[in-house]
Amino acid sequence: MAPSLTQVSSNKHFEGTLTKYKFKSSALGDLDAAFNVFLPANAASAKVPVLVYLAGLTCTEDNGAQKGSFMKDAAQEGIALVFPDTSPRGANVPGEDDSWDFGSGAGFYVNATHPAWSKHYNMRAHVAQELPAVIEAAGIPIDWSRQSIFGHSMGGHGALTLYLQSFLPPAAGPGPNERQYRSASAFSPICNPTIAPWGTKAFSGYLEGGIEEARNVYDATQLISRVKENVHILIDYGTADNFLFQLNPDNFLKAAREAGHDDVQVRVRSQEGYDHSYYFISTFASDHIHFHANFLKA
Ligand SMILES: N[C@@H](CCC(=O)N[C@@H](CS)C(=O)NCC(=O)O)C(=O)O
Repeated sequence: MAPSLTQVSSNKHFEGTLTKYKFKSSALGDLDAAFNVFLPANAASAKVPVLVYLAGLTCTEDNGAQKGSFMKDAAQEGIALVFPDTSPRGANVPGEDDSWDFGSGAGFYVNATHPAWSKHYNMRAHVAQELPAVIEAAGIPIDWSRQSIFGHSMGGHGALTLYLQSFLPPAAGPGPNERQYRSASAFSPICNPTIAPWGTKAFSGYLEGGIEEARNVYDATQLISRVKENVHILIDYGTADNFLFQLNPDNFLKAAREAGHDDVQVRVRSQEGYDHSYYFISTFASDHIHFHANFLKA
């Protein structure tokens, strides 16, 4: 039986409603998990398509909702937004709160296989399977057959990998095997995490097989080189991003072009002078919502 949702808060916003819920998450080992959902006004009369936003390191379900500037355009397009948290909370795994880029606030959108983490650190299952099922069971009027995904930094990695995994056979790992998402986009994503300090730290901790285990499942640059179908991907990054050395957008672009994905399928835009912050994200928020609307409303 699906767990019941408890409403934490609700605010009218751009003629729609932003609501925060919490529930007992079985994917996260029976811990309380919170998320925000924005429903545009037209959800009162029919189910609406949905765009899932995955936030970055140190964030919660609130950062994107409060600072992303996504709602005005989502309301205009009639698209719902779902904002999950970035990790389980209160799992009490030793070391979980020792650093800002691992453990709490840094789930990396994997299903952990290391025994110390595997009971709770399953953000991939939480985002891709559990949240859609729980939201559907609660009668929230979202049409999950029209779903796309986007994110920032670690969440950009999450969006790209969840999207690309859905093109590949089960050999790519556990999780969604059908084409779950229509399009993916990212702000400053960690594109090649198996060679980035953030990624190698996360994979070495959460995965029993470490970086080797991550290579074919959780590295967008590896995944894009194996996908032959048409893809719909938009990436923006700033040239003044202090974390560019963690992101490697050029590696992703090169792998995409070598695999035959042209500029229509994979667009990577370098934005002059922008940094890694929500000032950058909110500047290009509108472009990303309208990009996804093309596919969600097709
Ligand atoms: N804590 C890190 C920065 C972490 C950071 O930049 N986090 C990004 C995601 S990777 C973020 O979205 N932070 C929260 C915010 O800006 O609201 C530092 O001090 O260097």
